Amino acid sequence: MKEPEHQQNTEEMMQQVRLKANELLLREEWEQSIQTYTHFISLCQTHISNPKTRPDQKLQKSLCLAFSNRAEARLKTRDFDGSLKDCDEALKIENTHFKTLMCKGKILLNLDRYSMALNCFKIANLDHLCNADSETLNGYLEKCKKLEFLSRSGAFDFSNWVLNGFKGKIPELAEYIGAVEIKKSEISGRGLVATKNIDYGSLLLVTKAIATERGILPQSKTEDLGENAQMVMWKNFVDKVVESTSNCKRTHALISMLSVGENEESLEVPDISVLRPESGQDCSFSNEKIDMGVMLNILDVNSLVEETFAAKFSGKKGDYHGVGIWVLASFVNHSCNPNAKRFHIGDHVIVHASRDIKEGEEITLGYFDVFSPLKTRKEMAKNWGFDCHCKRCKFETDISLKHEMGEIEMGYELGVDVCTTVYKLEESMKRWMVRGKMKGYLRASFWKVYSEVFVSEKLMMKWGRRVPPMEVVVDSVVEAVGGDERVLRVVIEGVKRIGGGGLAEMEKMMKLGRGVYGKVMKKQALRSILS
Ligand SMILES: C[S@@+](CC[C@H](N)C(=O)[O-])C[C@H]1O[C@@H](n2cnc3c(N)ncnc32)[C@H](O)[C@@H]1O
Repeated sequence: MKEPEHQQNTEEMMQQVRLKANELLLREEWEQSIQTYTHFISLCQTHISNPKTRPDQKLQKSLCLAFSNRAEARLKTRDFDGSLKDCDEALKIENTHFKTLMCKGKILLNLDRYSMALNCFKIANLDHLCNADSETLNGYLEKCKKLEFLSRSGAFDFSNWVLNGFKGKIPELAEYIGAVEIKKSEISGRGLVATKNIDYGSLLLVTKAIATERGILPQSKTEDLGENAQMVMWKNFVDKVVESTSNCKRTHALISMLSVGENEESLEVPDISVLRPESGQDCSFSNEKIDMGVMLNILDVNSLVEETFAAKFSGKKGDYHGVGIWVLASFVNHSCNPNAKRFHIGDHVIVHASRDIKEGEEITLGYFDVFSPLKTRKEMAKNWGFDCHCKRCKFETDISLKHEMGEIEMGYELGVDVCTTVYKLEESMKRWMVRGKMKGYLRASFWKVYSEVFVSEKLMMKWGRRVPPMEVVVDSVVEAVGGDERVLRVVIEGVKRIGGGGLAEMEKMMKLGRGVYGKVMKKQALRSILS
């Protein structure tokens, strides 16, 4: 039977729209192709719902493919929510549609929902058509399995990458949440708290950034240029966060939870489960837009400057800078005697215990250099927008009222002989009867002068008897504020000075190394770095 003319015209028009959308997709004109597919989908749906038209299998297939292609285009624009919805529409029409399953799997991987992604790729694997793409599919299947395992176990191992001198592909990372929960903090607002005893070096969390921005920032002579570049970088970063937030309800909800730095005591304490990588599909999210002023405050308070893993070992940072926002890490408060350290690999931040942590203890990071005197730390905290309420600051604030302390600080600032500063501080601590961790706090504050003494053969010959042994100072500092690359370097230098270390020294360095870099590599890799 011949079709009526107007129906023929509609079909031709639909055909044209479909071809146009496909062409735009091939040309990678994502926004345009999304619009054209939207037009085609609406025409299809009108046509299908018309009771006068016959059921058309071919049109159903075209509709499925249109949803699938629009999902692909939306994925490219990082509109994950929209893309997922399109995949589900396509799968309603054909539940084993290979292309759609691949697309959905990729989105879920991007959203760190490893087992759900694995499920998609498994169903795709059942499809006979997949043979053509079996290599890619197998790659995804393996990746999902690996990430799902890492996310569950936290068994990350960077040994090969480290032994390779950080060359080649960076290790694959999954999001991971260790034995921690979000609770009201004694320091300020909410904080992250250990749910069991945790050994130094153990992994606490691995979180992917909502957004990052990286660039080369010229320094020194060209200060204006540097500042300009910094501003451009910040603007790009803000744009990226805004884009991610408007494209994904979950991201929007997570960002909205973060502190603006004021009235933290009244902030809601979220359950950590909403941040778990596999969760977050059905959180009740508000659609309320984040005010730009609020967003800028959130970014001000919570963004972190990247400290890359490789740079930590080599000590080289160069002009390369990165800034980003990592939601779970944003719940960690600062302390000048932190018990955790962070470093970055790719878009992930990795936080590990730098000291033994007791169940119920708050996890803290040093937002800035905690190996500096109280006055400098106060200034740095001020730049962050808060007065530090940590135990160490409270203790050092009391001590700073003492007259001798004022003299020691002044000598330090004026750069008087480093040995005199160390000697005076040690003698004063004896008089003030400073004990235990408190000694470590003060020694860490003046670490710069201690380290100068310990690495100098000449100074050690002259002053060695009048200053405490390096091991004693290092142990007290590490116990009080945790280790640091600089402490590790001084220990290595010190061991070299006395003509190389025995087994006990090596063990000690390894222990220190575990606190500084975490248990993410086998002994052999850590030893190669330390030696
Ligand atoms: C990244 S947030 C940390 C989590 C925050 N407490 C919350 O409830 O979301 C940083 C903000 O926490 C507060 N904060 C962190 N460490 C602090 C400290 N040692 N003393 C006082 N306030 C601190 C400051 O308001 C800071 O701007």
